[in-house]
This record gives sequence, C-alpha cells and structure tokens, in this order.
Amino acid sequence: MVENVSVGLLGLGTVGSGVVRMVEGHQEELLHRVGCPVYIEKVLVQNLEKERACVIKPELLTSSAEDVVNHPDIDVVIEVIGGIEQAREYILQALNNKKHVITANKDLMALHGAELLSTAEKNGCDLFYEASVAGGIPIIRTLVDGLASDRITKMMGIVNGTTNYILTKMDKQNLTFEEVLKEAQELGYAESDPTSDVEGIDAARKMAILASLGFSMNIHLDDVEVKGISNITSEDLEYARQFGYSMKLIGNARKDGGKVEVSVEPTLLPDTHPLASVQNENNAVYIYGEAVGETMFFGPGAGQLPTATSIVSDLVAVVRNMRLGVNGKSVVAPQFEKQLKQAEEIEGKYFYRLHVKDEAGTFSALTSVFAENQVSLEKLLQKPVDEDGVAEVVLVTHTTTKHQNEQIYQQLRDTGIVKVIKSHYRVEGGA
Ligand SMILES: NC(=O)C1=CN([C@@H]2O[C@H](COP(=O)(O)OP(=O)(O)OC[C@H]3O[C@@H](n4cnc5c(N)ncnc54)[C@H](OP(=O)(O)O)[C@@H]3O)[C@@H](O)[C@H]2O)C=CC1
Ligand SMILES: N[C@@H](CC=O)C(=O)O
Repeated sequence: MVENVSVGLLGLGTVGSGVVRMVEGHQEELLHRVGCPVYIEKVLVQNLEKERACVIKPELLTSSAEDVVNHPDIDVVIEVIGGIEQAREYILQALNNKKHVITANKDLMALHGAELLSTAEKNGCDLFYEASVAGGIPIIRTLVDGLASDRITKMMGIVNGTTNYILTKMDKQNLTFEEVLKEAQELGYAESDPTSDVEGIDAARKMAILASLGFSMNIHLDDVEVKGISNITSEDLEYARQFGYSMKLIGNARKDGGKVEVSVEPTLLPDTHPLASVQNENNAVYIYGEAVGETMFFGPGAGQLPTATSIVSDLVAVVRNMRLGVNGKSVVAPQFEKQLKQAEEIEGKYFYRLHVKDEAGTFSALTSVFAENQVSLEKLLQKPVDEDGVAEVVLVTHTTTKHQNEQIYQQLRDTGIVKVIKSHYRVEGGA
C-alpha cells in the first residue's frame, strides 16, 4: 500500500518554483485526489545561494544530481532543468533506479522520446510529459486519451508563447522585435537561449511530439520544416492587417491518404480563423478528427504556474497509477510507418512583398511569372516607395502547391524586374 509519495525535483527556475508552490499550496486537493500525502524531498540546483521565486527550506537544496536520482526514498523525479544531454542522463538514471519521471522538456522528448519511453516501460515506470507542449493546456492527454477513438487528420497550433507574445505586441503596440523579446524573457516565457523560440525550433519540437501522437507515427524533429519570426517587420504586419489577416507562428500537421506534412512557419490567418484571435503568450491547438470534427484547445502556453499545473497533474496521474499498481503500462507503439508528403503534394496560398522597378511593363512581366506557373492571384496592391523608381507590390496567390511556389520564388529572384523579395509567407485559407 502506498502511504506517501516522495518527489525529487531537478531544477528550481521558473517552472521548478511553480511546482514547489503548487505541491506546497495544494496539499489538501492533492491528498483528496490521490489519497495519500505527496511531498518534496530534494531539489537539484546549480547555485545554492541564489534567491528563489518560491519558499523552500535550504536543507532540501542540493547541487548533486545523485542526491535526487539515486535517493532511496524518492518515488518520482520531476525534470525541469532543460537542455538535452544532462537531462537525458539524469532521466535514464532515475528510470533505471525504478523512479517514475515527469518532464517539461520538449527538446529532449522530440529527440529522444522513443528511447526514454521504452526505458520507462522496461522498468515498469511512468514517463509523463504533458507540460512539454503548450504549457498549461492538457493537449497530450487530449490526444492520448480524449481523442483516442478518432482518426486525426489535421492539427494547427500556436504552440510557442514567446513568439505569439512578440507578434501580438509588435502588432498592437507598435513595439520593436527586440523590445518585446526582452519583455518575454523577463516574464519567464522564453527559453534560456531564446533563439529556439524566435527561430521556430521550440515550436517544431512541440509539433513533432503532437504529430507523433496524433498520427501515431514516429515524426522526428528533422521531418518538420521550420521558419522563424526574426525577419518579420512592422510593414509585414501592417500589410497583413490591410488584407484582413493576422500574422502568427503556426505549427501545421496534416495527414492525407497516409502521407503527412509537418511545418512551423509564420502564417497569415484570415481574421475569421479560430487561431487568429489568440493573443499574447496564450497557445491554442486546433484539431480536426474524422469523427469528432473541429475541436480547439486554448490556454497559457508558458509561465510558472500554468506549466506547473500540467506537471502536477502528471504527478497526480503517476500517484494514482502507483496506488493501482499499473505504472509503466501506458506506452503505445506507433501504428503507422512514416510517409512524408513531397513538395508537389503540399498545398497552400502565399503572400509576397516585392520591391520592383516602377516602370512600364513591370506589372505585366510580374503577373506573367505567376500565370506561366498556372497560379492566379487573389489579392494585389501596388504603391510607389521612393524617388529612385522603386515600387512596392504586395500580393496573395490562390491555392497552389509548395513546389510551384518554389519555382515562382526562384523565377522572381531571377527576373530583372524584382529588386528585392522583402517577404514571403504562407497564407491559410480556412480552418
Ligand atoms: N518557462 C516556461 O514557461 C516553460 C518551460 N518549459 C520547459 O521547462 C524546463 C525548465 O524551464 P525553466 O524553468 O523556464 O528554466 P530556468 O532556466 O528558469 O530553470 C532551470 C533550473 O534548472 C537548474 N539547472 C539547469 N541546469 C542544471 C544542471 N546542469 N545541474 C543542476 N541544475 C541545473 C537551474 O539552477 P539555478 O537556478 O541554480 O541556476 C534552474 O533552477 C525547460 O525544459 C523548458 O523548456 C516548458 C514549458 C514552459
Ligand atoms: N519558451 C516556451 C516555453 C514553453 O514551452 C514558449 O515560449 O512557449
């Protein structure tokens, strides 16, 4: 009979402090929900002297991982140090010592999830990672349990809080990219190296996790096409607004006839799209299932307590399994072999902002590049930008294939009429 549960925490930064606050502050609820006391036994940090964002007894802190992963009384290890190699090593050690593991580490799960899950299963341990995607939104449990009966064909997500916060503030408050990134870092949304946020890598890791679960295939990080937001300018956002779109960093995973595409890229969403109204650090995941139809899950995608909510809910699940004696039995192997779509099979509309020569014939030469590729234009705008004979052309194509669009991009670059392709983004038609 499990009479109490002892937890070891690896990391006491933004998320770790939230876990301590929730485990300490929700004792009554936890006792009621799992039927026995749950307490924190040891906490690994790098710097024992640092001021913490939670109240913690100094004797619980250690700078030696062995005190957590090899501790004889610890039943559950929560990994929130981040990074890959060190975290992988500690988690493997904990699992091989028959400790259940909870992690918020999408970098690690996207790269080594299969290895860690099979080690957990081999040791009869749970390995849960709800907080690794979309912070406080219970999206992993939704795919694994809530929609387990359905066939999912499409998932679109705003799964990075930092970039959504940056795009919202740049658009609504006219702030610069650098100003807002600094704010997002101060608020604890950004990764320790924010490059992975702004270049779309963090979102790509999350989409690899979601697509693997949703499509029951082993989707690797390398299978995800990635483009970040660091080149987006206030002019792009202004034109998007004029055309009735909102710019978002969108994770896109689709399955047609057994083949899948997974990407993360800045995307123009019609203002009527359900994801267009998701603001600030909030995340949302739109899921289409053949039987259920459209569903959407919304909430805070980053931050101390939202992320800790998912972790402590995983803890509740682990303790319930411990009391039932069923840990390590929830891993389901992928059902399908991975098949990725080719560029000819991926469809989309595209936005271009071009600087062209402002002279007779330019316009027809430009539109003929699209016409020769059998792509028609849905929206078009032209205005002079300077006295040196340069005009700005902004356009949106009708639906075409990624392959045709790549050809158009190449031809535009090669023609003498386009001076610079200022920007180029995907446009979403409808949900
Ligand atoms: N921040 C967020 O909103 C979210 C974060 N995540 C994920 O959660 C994890 C933690 O993120 P976050 O809390 O923001 O990170 P922080 O950088 O705020 O905290 C990291 C903590 O881990 C400790 N630490 C780091 N490396 C080591 C090491 N090698 N040995 C011992 N201790 C170490 C640090 O110690 P010290 O304090 O002494 O320096 C710090 O306490 C990451 O995987 C992140 O991707 C997931 C969802 C949301
Ligand atoms: N840096 C991440 C934190 C949560 O995963 C984000 O901004 O979403």
